[in-house]
Amino acid sequence: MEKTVAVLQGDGIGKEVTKSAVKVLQAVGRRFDHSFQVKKGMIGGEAIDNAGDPLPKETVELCEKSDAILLGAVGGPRWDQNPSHLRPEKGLLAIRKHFGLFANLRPVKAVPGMVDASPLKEHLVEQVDMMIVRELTGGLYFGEPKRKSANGAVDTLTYSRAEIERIVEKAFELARVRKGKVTSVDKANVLESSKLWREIVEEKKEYYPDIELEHILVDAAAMKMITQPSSFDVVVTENLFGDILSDEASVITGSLGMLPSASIRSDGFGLYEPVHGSAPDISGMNIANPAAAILSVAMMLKYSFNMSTEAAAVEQAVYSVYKDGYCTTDVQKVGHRVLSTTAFTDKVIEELERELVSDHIMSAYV
Ligand SMILES: NC(=O)C1=CN([C@@H]2O[C@H](COP(=O)(O)OP(=O)(O)OC[C@H]3O[C@@H](n4cnc5c(N)ncnc54)[C@H](O)[C@@H]3O)[C@@H](O)[C@H]2O)C=CC1
Ligand SMILES: CC(C)CC(=O)C(=O)O
Ligand SMILES: [Mg+2]
Repeated sequence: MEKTVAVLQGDGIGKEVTKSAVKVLQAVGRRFDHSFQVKKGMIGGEAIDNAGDPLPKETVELCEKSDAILLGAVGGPRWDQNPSHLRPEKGLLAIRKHFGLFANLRPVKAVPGMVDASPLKEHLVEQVDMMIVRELTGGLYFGEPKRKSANGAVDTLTYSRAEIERIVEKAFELARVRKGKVTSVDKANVLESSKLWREIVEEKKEYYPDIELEHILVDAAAMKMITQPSSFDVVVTENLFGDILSDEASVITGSLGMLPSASIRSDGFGLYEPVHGSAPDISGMNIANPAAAILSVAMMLKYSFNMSTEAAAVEQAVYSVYKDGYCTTDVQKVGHRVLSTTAFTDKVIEELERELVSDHIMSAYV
């Protein structure tokens, strides 16, 4: 099969981990006889420096002509004092909005043999398999008015009924092919938008009598995610809460560098990126963990290209490298050998090339 992938590396470690992800994508092409055309575009700080715009129109056109988008991360201290419209993060928000990528899927799974890499106790971590479904194109990051002056500042949290309905439906549908439970996270004791959110979740529940539903306030959810992480299956929530809770959930696996994500819309088109940012503190050192970016390729194969076997093979290859006793510096695993970004990537590719595709390959990120 032939597919075109727009690759937007962005800034900081975004460049390093995206190179790894592309190498793995090409290895999948060789292994399974697909042709992946990779076309590079600019976003974020790099695009501000070279084109004066965090999301140049050439990048949008490139993505429109592609079958999927692979993104690294944007941002860094160099642009932190820029006005809002010239911040790298603006490019990321704009591309999500432009393509209508309302559903951000962030799987959090205990990696076999790696549960002791988590700062949490092993018995809390070993059964964890949750999917955070974060609404991505509404809420506080986009609401108007939004402004700051010397005397004050305002951000607006707004959601339409339709925006809530489609993300909640997505969560129930995912629960049906997973463990059959939805946890809806809100702040319905205080926020009007959360009251509407909860009402809509209850309405949608009528169509999914087979799914167990729980509502939980976001502050309590933050606590329960650490004390009982394996009690969650699908967690659906609005944009800001989902952003924060998913970084928190990364400690369950052991590192933010292990969490991939898919940002999709109803027709299957999607943008795939690690959950983490551009990590200026380790940028340029060849020590970033490329697993999140590589596993984002697995999600692309599954969700945009319908290549579940290939997706599972990538996931399995990453797990095998961990099982063989290797990791990167962010993962605190006693007895494991610490590899650089490029060496870890090479190990994943070696695994992928020798892996036998058989029934034991688990289904990736359902
Ligand atoms: N999707 C995106 O492009 C995102 C961009 N950002 C931007 O990134 C910049 C840095 O933000 P931070 O708050 O520091 O968040 P961050 O996610 O970049 O880093 C947080 C911490 O995790 C570590 N880390 C992150 N990814 C890692 C990996 N793959 N391997 C090893 N360690 C890793 C970093 O070294 C740092 O100590 C900011 O400009 C921010 O706006 C932040 C989050 C998401
Ligand atoms: C950089 C922000 C705009 C987004 C973010 O932190 C995220 O999507 O995880
Ligand atoms: Mg974030």
